[in-house]
Amino acid sequence: MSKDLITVAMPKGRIFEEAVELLKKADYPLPPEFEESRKLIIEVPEAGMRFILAKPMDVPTYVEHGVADVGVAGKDVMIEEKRDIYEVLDLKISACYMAVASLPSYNPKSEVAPKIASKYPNLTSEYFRQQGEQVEIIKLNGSIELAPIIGLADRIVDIVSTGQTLRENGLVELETMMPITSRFIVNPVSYRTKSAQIDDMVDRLAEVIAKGENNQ
Ligand SMILES: Nc1ncnc2c1ncn2[C@@H]1O[C@H](COP(=O)(O)OP(=O)(O)OP(=O)(O)O)[C@@H](O)[C@H]1O
Ligand SMILES: O=P(O)(O)OC[C@H]1O[C@H](OP(=O)(O)OP(=O)(O)O)[C@H](O)[C@@H]1O
Repeated sequence: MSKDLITVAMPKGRIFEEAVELLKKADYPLPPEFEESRKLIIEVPEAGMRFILAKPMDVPTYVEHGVADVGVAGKDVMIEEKRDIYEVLDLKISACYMAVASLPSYNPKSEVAPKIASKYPNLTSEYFRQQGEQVEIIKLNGSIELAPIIGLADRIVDIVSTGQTLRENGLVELETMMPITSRFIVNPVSYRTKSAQIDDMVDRLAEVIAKGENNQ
């Protein structure tokens, strides 16, 4: 593997397509293989880049350890993971928000230490600590909306985009916590040793964002 390439950690899944669109608009020549293949490492020497395709929650881990120089990660993941990395640009893609929700019948004052189900235990614990509320956190890996319906938790902390999942499961939003978009993140050592290439990448992406060209 060539050492001169910038290694970019890309999140598979929801963010991937919008991140690829953004890179294309920034004039990075990405081969069709990029969107079609199941390969996890794709080298694009003509763009000066090597892409690694990771689970969204793992992207900051690759960047912190320096096996990726830069990456794309949701703000939700950044807050949850608290990695030692730089967040240099709001890419303004994959917008959604984090919210607290429950069954409509739930009375927030009815429990001493309510159970909160979430895929984001650190973010949830920090949020309720700031609110001065003592809670018990139940970590789940998905289908979070199931927890209050089945009686596992009193409330949930989860991502809302269209609101369809909450609606279809009869849940209501109690509080909006924070807006979420994807961020361009950088390994601190790479930022020093590969500053020219990384600055160029940041400039090109920032230009597309400033023109509003990334709005889907
Ligand atoms: N409606 C949404 N639900 C979840 N994540 C969203 C949504 N809209 C945008 N996002 C962003 O996408 C990221 C999650 O992407 P995705 O759902 O592909 O990964 P995942 O949570 O690892 O999913 P899975 O575990 O189902 O593979 C989040 O970190 C968030 O920043
Ligand atoms: O407001 P909406 O547009 O309905 O989107 C929000 C839903 O999407 C995500 O779930 P995902 O589809 O990733 O499923 P999972 O977390 O259960 O794996 C999120 O955890 C919510 O459940």
